[in-house]
Amino acid sequence: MSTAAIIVAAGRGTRAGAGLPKQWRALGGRSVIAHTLDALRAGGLTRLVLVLHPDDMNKADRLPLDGVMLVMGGATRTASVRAALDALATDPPDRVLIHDGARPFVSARVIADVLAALDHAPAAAPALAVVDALWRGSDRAVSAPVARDGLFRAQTPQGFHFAPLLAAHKAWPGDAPDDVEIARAHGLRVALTDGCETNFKLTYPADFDRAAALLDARSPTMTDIRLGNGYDVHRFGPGDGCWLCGVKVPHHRALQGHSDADVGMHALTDAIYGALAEGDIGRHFPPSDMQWKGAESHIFLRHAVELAHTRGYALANCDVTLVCETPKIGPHADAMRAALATIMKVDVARVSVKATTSERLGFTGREEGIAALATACLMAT
Ligand SMILES: Nc1ccn([C@@H]2O[C@H](COP(=O)(O)OP(=O)(O)OP(=O)(O)O)[C@@H](O)[C@H]2O)c(=O)n1
Ligand SMILES: C[C@](O)(CO)[C@H](O)COP(=O)(O)O
Repeated sequence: MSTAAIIVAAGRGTRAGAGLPKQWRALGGRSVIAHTLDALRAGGLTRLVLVLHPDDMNKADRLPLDGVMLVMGGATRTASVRAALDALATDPPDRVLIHDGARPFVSARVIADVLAALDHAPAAAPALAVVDALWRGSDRAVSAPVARDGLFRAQTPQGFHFAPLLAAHKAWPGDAPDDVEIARAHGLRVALTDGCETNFKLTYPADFDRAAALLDARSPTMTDIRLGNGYDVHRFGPGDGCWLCGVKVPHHRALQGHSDADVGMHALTDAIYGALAEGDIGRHFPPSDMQWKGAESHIFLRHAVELAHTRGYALANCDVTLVCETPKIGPHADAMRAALATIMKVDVARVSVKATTSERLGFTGREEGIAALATACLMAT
C-alpha cells in the first residue's frame, strides 16, 4: 500500500498574532514547518506534499525538502487540500494523510494508529475525548450545561483511501473545517483513533509559549529510542509445512517445538522483549507450562507489543532474517510482513522480512533446522 502525506501550510495564521505566518515562526531555532516535516518523516512517511501560500514559495529553500513536492495553496484550507490532491492524482497513492503544518508535535504513534485503522476503514482520524464539563455561556455567565458524552476534539493527520477522498472533494461544494466532514458527507465511515495532548495546533499566541516549554522539557527519556535483538532456532521434523512469521509455508517437513515453532515470530518477539529489557519468551511463557503447548505464536508477539505500549513505546520498525536453504522465503515475504504488521497493529512499511542461506554450511546448510534473527526499534510515544 503506497501512502502520501499532505501538509497544509498555506494559511496566514491571523489568530496567532502579528509577524510572520505561524508556520514560519521559529521554535527552538527552526521554523514550525521544519519541525512538522521532521515529525512526519519520523513517522515513516516519505512521500510528502507541502502546500504553501503563493507569497511563501520563496521561503521553501530554507526547509529540508528531500522527497517533498511543493504545491501552491488556495484561499481556504479546503482549497489547499484540494490543490494537493489534484497534484497527487497524476500518480495516485493508495492512501493519503492530511496534516496541519501548524501541528509540529505529531508523534509516530499517532501516525501509526491512523495508518493501521486505514486497513479496516476508508478513513480514520485522531481525536481526544472531551474530559472537562461543558457549558454554554453568554454575557460572561453560564447559561446551560452541555453533555460531553461522545464528544471529541479533532486532530490531524486525518487519513483516507485516496480515490474515495478525491471523489468526496470533487463532490463538495464549498469550504469545510476539515476533510473528515467532506469524507462523511460522501458516505465514508471515519474510524476514530487515539490523539495526543502534545499534538495540539498552534493557533493563538499562548500556544507558542506551550510549544517552547514542550521543546525545553524534551529530555533524552522523552525521545527515548530502544533497540533489541532476538535469535531463535527450531529443528525440522515430520510434517507438511512450516509456520514462518505468521504464514504456513508448504514444505515436506515441519519445524518442531513446544508451540507452533514459528522461529521468525519468536526471534521478533524476543527482540521486542530485549528492547524493553524484559527477558525473552521463555520468561513470559515458560515451556514447562503445558497451557502453551502447541500455542500459536501470535499470542507471544501480541503480548510483547502490548507490554511495549504499556511502557510508553511504539514499534518504529523491525527486521527479521530467516536463515535456511529451503523452503524458499522470497515468494512469501510480503505475506509474512503483512501478517506481522496486522498482529503488531503497525503499518506494513515498518516491517521487513528477508532470508538468506548459509551457503550449505552448518546446521541450516544441512537443512536440519531454521534459524532466525530479528531487530526491533521502539520509540517513546
Ligand atoms: N488557505 C489555507 C488556510 C489554512 N491552511 C492550513 O491549515 C492548517 C490549519 O488551519 P488554521 O489553524 O486555521 O490556520 P490558519 O488559517 O493559518 O490560521 P488562522 O485561521 O488563525 O488565520 C494550517 O496549517 C494552515 O496553514 C492552508 O493550508 N490554507
Ligand atoms: C483540521 C483541524 O485542525 C482539526 O482540528 C481544524 O479543523 C482546522 O483548524 P481551525 O482552527 O478549526 O480553523
